[in-house]
Amino acid sequence: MRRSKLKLLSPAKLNLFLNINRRLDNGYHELQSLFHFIDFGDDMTFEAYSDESHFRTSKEALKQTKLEELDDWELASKTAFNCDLPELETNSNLVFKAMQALSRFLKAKFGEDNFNKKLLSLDFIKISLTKRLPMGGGVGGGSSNAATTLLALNSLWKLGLSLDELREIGLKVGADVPIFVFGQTAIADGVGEKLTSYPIKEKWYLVLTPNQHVNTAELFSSPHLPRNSPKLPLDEIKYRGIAPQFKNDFEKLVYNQYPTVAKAMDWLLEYGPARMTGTGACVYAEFATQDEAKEIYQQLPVDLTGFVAKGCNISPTHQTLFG
Ligand SMILES: C[C@](O)(CO)[C@H](O)COP(=O)(O)OP(=O)(O)OC[C@H]1O[C@@H](n2ccc(N)nc2=O)[C@H](O)[C@@H]1O
Ligand SMILES: Nc1ncnc2c1ncn2[C@@H]1O[C@H](COP(=O)(O)OP(=O)(O)OP(=O)(O)O)[C@@H](O)[C@H]1O
Repeated sequence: MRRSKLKLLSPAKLNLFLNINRRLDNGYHELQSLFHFIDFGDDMTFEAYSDESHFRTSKEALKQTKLEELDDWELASKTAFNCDLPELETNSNLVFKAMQALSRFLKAKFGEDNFNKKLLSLDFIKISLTKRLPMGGGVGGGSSNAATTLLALNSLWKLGLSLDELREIGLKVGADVPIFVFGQTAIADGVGEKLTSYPIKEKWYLVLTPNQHVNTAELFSSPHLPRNSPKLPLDEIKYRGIAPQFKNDFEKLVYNQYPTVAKAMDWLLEYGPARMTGTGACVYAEFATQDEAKEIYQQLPVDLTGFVAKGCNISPTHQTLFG
């Protein structure tokens, strides 16, 4: 019997600036970045059932794929996962990594015995993911899916975890997951986990999506990456829109390395300032109104793709879950 259903937009993020401050001993980088959400993303639905009769659980499916050893996948035995892209139906999907990290956290917090008892009482959840966000595009799709999964399961399973605890779990999955759990426009510090709310004037964005997968880890290890941008004092950051002082330290490198990204950027620059998000490949321009953004979008040549979306100070996932 179905008990409840949550339909959530798992949104994209844009980095409105991104400064790399230094390389840490563990290989990660300390950065400072302004994260903003847009109302465009993947669709995720979570349906809770009182019995498992209608589906094969994710854990059974994962066993069949024989990909890795299945430590700490207990929560996957309570879910079924499907995605419109079959290549994402594996245990390297960040949705599964989120469930694995959640299992670990719950066991540590409540103890194995209590966790195992709790597990028996949980509803079965059918998770469906429809991908719309480009992968390796710098809009954080996988991280967003992981965060949406944590938020939805916490709600449907009534786990009672705080947003701070979910951020901590998210950080184990990826540096960009905490911002999606936090759900507010924010300036990030550390490796992306120290977040300070920073609401801005909501605008419209034309985002171009070059058909190019950019490998984040590879770029972070490039010898040509600038790594010593000074940290901006928080009270001196006055973001009003794309401007030279709000740069992205990856932009020049990616522009030079990927002609498809350079082409999209050059096209946008014909109309005004433009910026790259994350490690690319997506680039964007800001507009005061939807009409202005659409007018430029309609002039896109056939070999460029993109979309128009509205900036949001509260992530669409949070808007649905918390009103
Ligand atoms: C560049 C950004 O997209 C900005 O939003 C993020 O910082 C990247 O976040 P992400 O994709 O969630 O990154 P992760 O999956 O945690 O890490 C991928 C790889 O990027 C590098 N990495 C990531 C984040 C960070 N602050 N320093 C790093 O050096 C590490 O080599 C890591 O192995
Ligand atoms: N749920 C998921 N959705 C998309 N990609 C996923 C997912 N889970 C794992 N991945 C893997 O992560 C890779 C990067 O995808 P993602 O969409 O997160 O990139 P991104 O937008 O560049 O992220 P970031 O901005 O955090 O660097 C994909 O190529 C895919 O192999």
